[in-house]
Amino acid sequence: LRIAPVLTSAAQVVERTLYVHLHPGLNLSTGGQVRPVYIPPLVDLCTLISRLYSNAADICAHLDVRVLLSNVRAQSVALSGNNGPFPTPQTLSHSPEVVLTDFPIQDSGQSSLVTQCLQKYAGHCYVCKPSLSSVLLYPRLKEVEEDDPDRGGSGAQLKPLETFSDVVVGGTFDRLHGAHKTLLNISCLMANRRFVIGVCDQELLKNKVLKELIEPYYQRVQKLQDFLNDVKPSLKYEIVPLSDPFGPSISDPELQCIVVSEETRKGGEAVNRKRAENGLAELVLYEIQLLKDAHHADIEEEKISSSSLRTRLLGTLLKHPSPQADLPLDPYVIGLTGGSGSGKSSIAHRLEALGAVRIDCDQLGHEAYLPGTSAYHKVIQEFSPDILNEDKTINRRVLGGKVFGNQERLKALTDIVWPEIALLVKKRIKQAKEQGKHVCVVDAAVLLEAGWTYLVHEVWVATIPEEEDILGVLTLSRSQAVKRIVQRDGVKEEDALRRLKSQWTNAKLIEHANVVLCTLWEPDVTQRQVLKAWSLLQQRIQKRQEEIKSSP
Ligand SMILES: CC(=O)SCCNC(=O)CCNC(=O)[C@H](O)C(C)(C)COP(=O)(O)OP(=O)(O)OC[C@H]1O[C@@H](n2cnc3c(N)ncnc32)[C@H](O)[C@@H]1OP(=O)(O)O
Repeated sequence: LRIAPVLTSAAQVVERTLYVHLHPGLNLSTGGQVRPVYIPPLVDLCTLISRLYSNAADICAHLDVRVLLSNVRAQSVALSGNNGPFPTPQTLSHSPEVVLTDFPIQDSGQSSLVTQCLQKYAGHCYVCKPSLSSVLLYPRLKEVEEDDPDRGGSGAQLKPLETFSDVVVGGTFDRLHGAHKTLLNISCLMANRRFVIGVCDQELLKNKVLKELIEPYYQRVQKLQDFLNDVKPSLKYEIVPLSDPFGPSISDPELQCIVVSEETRKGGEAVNRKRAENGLAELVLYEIQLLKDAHHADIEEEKISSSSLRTRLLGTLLKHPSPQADLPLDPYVIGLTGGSGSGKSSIAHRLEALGAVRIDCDQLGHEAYLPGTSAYHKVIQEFSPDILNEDKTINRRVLGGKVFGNQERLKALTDIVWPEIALLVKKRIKQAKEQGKHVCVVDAAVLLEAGWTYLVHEVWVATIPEEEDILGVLTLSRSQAVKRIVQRDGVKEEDALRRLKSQWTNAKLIEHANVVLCTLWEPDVTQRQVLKAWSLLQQRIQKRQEEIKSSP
């Protein structure tokens, strides 16, 4: 009952990081000095941590919430080491600027005494900004407390939590979210000396949804380090890359406990079987509950998951476009690209239905070859007249057979036609402007390969997952893109593959993308992504125009 209102009020004050320090029974109304004390790890704390993060995901998803555990210490550790309270204040990665409390006051006259006391207390625990201010979040707490069944110790579980010297967990830890933080925080609570975190890399990422949007390994590790150093700096952290599902968990004799979720419990059991084979003691399996995601969409998982977070990125601006000084802002030009069969053209049609002018570069390419054009003569000279139909037009299928799969020949062709197509694109954009249109979508299969970013304000990439074989060689044999090309263009599977191999991989395209869309699911899911992308685009265009108007 207390968590939701406290987080709601906190979210009105905090912009970025909300650190949570737990001190049950702290009395701030004594007027005297209140000092931090160590509290023991209890089972109840695990529940509290998990509820905090799950409520935070609903109430203040924009905040980076971190439960701090420096003041939680098992009796055995306290006895063997420093038992005194907080020798020096802890330096956090972001020094607190304001300290908030859910301590209830009896009457308004008490508030200045309580805030003073709170500031002193915060200063004992953490290095805070000199201008630290304090806020009483929920002064009328008393009424709620009376209704709270967990209040007064009757329902509280004061069961001590079993702790271990060395604890291990594994995961991808992409876009660190509440469920990861719960897992990490509870593991920190249970570990007294060392905490080993295996982070999935390379091979283990291959089958993940939207794997190209997974943050790079170094970035995921950096975020983990940053979080863990705040949470419990006294622990020794070892973050290791996982290239198989087990990592050090099956070979490290000092490990005692593995923290798993309902989903990874089986993996934990497999770890123990391998340890037994290796003559090592079994690990204690501690299972945490997965947090439910109240906002999950129909294609997303019910639990809070990184795949859902990645799905939500589709259609949003992932990277700010670099300013194009030579390109007039009106019409605003989107370069839409993506591998053959990625659904790029269907997206272009959807954008056209929303009001954009669609410029189909495959089509312009065909126009560029019409008899009498300069490209027509150059192409015949380069590829010999065998590429001509009886009516003297260029047989594109024959030409395609000569260039796809042969980089050198393809380059010879594109050196001739790309400049011609680019001229036609510019002409279409000019026509769009004359017609009073404000957005153009340049649908170009190899926009990035051609270096056409100078023609557009933003690059949008359409994707469909690629499949890789065990050796990591791009075979795409069973991929959806191949199926689509074979069905649509009536070409053989090997020709479709050759065509795809002439193009950049999804990962390389996404590196350059401002916006990514994925056509893996049902058409209405693609449509929702397009609507989202379109509406965010309108906001960006409007903002840019206002900025220009207001600039001197
Ligand atoms: C910068 C751009 O993106 S311009 C648009 C692409 N066009 C070019 O690069 C010009 C060179 N290509 C061509 O002239 C033609 O593709 C030809 C003659 C080789 C084959 O013509 P056609 O058989 O009629 O095929 P078509 O032009 O419809 O293209 C078929 C597929 O080949 C792919 N493709 C076209 N050009 C290239 C290229 N240069 N490199 C790799 N793939 C290419 C496209 O992805 C297209 O598939 P998609 O519609 O699913 O995206």
